Amino acid sequence: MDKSLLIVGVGFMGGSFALALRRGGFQGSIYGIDINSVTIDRAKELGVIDEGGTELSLTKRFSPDYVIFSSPVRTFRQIAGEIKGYIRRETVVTDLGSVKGKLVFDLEGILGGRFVGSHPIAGTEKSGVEHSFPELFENKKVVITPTERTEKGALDEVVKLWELTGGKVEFMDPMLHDWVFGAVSHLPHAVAFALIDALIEMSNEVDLFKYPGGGFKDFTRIAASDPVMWRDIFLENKDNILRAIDMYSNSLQKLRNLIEREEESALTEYLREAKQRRMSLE
Ligand SMILES: NC(=O)C1=CN([C@@H]2O[C@H](COP(=O)(O)OP(=O)(O)OC[C@H]3O[C@@H](n4cnc5c(N)ncnc54)[C@H](O)[C@@H]3O)[C@@H](O)[C@H]2O)C=CC1
Ligand SMILES: O=C(O)C(=O)Cc1ccc(O)cc1
Repeated sequence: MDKSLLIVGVGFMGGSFALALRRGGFQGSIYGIDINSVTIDRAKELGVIDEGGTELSLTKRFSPDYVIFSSPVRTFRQIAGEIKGYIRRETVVTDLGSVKGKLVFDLEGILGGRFVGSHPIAGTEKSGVEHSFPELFENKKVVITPTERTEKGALDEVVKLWELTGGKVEFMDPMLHDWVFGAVSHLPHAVAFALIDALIEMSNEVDLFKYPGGGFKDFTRIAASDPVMWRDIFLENKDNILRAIDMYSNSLQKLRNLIEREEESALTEYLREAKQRRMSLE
C-alpha cells in the first residue's frame, strides 16, 4: 500500500516539499494541517495537498506514515508534544526547519529516535503556499542531522523522501549545523535586515529608498523574507548568531578603521581578499 504523509505548516516550504514528492513519483495521500484555514483551502485548490484542516487532532484520522514539520521553528516543540498522542509507533517524523542543534535533541526527547532532523539548503525570500514550486530542491543540498538516538530505519526513510524531491543529502552534527548555517545563512539575513533598518534611520532628510541601485537590490533581496520565520530562527539559534554578529561587527570595524586612516594598500588588500573569496564560489 502507498505510504501517506502529513505536512504541518503548509506554506512555501511544506507546499514545495509536497509538490516535489509528487513530481518524484510519491503516490500516497498527502495531508496538510495549518493554523490558517485559508492556507488549507488554497493548498487544496493548488493540488498541493489532498485533504487538510486546522486541528492537530486530525492527525489521528489521517494516520500518516510520515509527518513533516514546516512551520516556523519555535512552533515545533509544541506541535511534537501534541501529535505524539495521535501518531502510530512506526510513523517517521522529520522537519524542514532552518535550525537544528538543541531543537533536534528536544524533539527526540518528545518523539524518540523516529524523529530525524533535516534542513534543505534551498529557498527564497517568498513565503506562502501560493509561491511553492516542485523544482525547489532539485540538486540542492539537504542537510540531515542524525544523532546517536536516531533509528536507522527512520533515517533511511527520510533520506529516500529527500532523494525523491531531487535533493542531495549530506549528514552533519546538529550542533555543528547551527554554527555553519548561523554564519553562512542566518548572519547574512541579519545583516540585510539591519542594512534596511540603517537606511530607514538615515532617511530623515532624503528618502534613500527612492534611489536603489542594482547592488542594493541584490544585497537586500533576503530582507524581504518572512519576519516570523526569521524571528524564530534568530531566537532559536541565538548563541551562534550573537557570536557571528560580533565577528561581523569586528570585520566592519576593521574596514572602518582602514577607511578612516586612509590606509590605501591595506584597504586594497582587505577588498582584494574578499573579492577573491567571493569569486571562488562561482
Ligand atoms: N523560506 C525558506 O527559504 C526556507 C525556510 N525553511 C524553514 O521552513 C519552515 C517554513 O518556512 P516557509 O514555508 O518559508 O514559511 P511560510 O510562512 O511560507 O509557511 C509557514 C506555514 O506555517 C503555518 N504555521 C505557523 N504556525 C503554525 C502552527 N503552530 N501549526 C501549524 N501551522 C503553523 C503558517 O500559517 C504558514 O502557512 C521554517 O521552519 C523555515 O525555517 C528552510 C529552508 C528555506
Ligand atoms: O532566499 C535565499 O536566498 C535563502 O537563503 C533562502 C533560505 C532561507 C533559509 C534557509 O534555511 C535556507 C535557505
